[in-house]
Amino acid sequence: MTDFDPGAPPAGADDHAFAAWAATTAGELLLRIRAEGLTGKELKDAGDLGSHDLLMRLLAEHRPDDAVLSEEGKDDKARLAADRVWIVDPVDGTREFSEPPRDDWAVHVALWTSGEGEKGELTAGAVAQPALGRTFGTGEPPVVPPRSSERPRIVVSRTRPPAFVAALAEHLGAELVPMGSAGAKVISVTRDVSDAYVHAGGQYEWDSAAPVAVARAAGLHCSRIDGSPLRYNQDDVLLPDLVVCRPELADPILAFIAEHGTGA
Ligand SMILES: Nc1ncnc2c1ncn2[C@@H]1O[C@H](COP(=O)(O)O)[C@@H](OP(=O)(O)O)[C@H]1O
Ligand SMILES: [Mg+2]
Repeated sequence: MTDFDPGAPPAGADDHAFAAWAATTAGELLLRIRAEGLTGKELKDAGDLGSHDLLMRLLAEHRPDDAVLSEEGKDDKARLAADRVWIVDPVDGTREFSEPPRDDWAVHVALWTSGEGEKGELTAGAVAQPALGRTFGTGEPPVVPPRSSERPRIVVSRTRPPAFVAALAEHLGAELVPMGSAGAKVISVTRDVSDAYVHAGGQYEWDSAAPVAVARAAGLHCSRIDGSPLRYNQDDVLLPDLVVCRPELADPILAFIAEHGTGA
């Protein structure tokens, strides 16, 4: 879309504000693309590529010295020696994006920096959910409301829920909530729409980087399913499993997985 004017980030925007602005702006473009009448693969491709191109433009213009890892770009391994790497998913939940009026899709913009922690860490991030008209970021992290459901709600992929999560849910007396997009699922925990997101079987750094940055800033538990830390800007960008949940659910979820594995 050539006539889209992204405007400029807020004056003096720090990395938190820039991430939120970039994700929101890409989301505005995606809403326009979605309104053009394309369907199916054409809509998916137009969204993925349009949002990727815009985010690359915004990063080149406003953060020219930083490296970028995008789902839709070629992986330039120079990022492994960089101090600052933006990890972006131009459309997470591409399938749901192509199924209007579904709102479970997102734009992810995260910043990894080498300076914090021995192996580098996520230091800023934003998840835009354009169809909700909301962007969740590390600048003003979401305040997680008190839990409204006594029965835990575990959010899972609507198209490929891991089989073991059904056994986990039974063990916890939990209900399963199917939803598209890793970002939408993580954010659903911060919104008290769910209480935990448990995933295994495949995913990449861009699927979880920005959501995890936001979830951590909101005080949620975030880890691999074996309880080890989620690490970003790795040589191999496969990051196949994670648990994001209210802190009080971390022990029971991790203990069940440690005992039963993911083959249950
Ligand atoms: N087994 C798997 N292997 C690779 N990627 C997976 C995956 N399961 C989920 N994902 C990715 O995680 C995101 C959320 O998936 P889901 O909606 O099924 O939970 C999607 O990202 P994209 O939409 O950016 O491709 C999807 O491609
Ligand atoms: Mg994704």
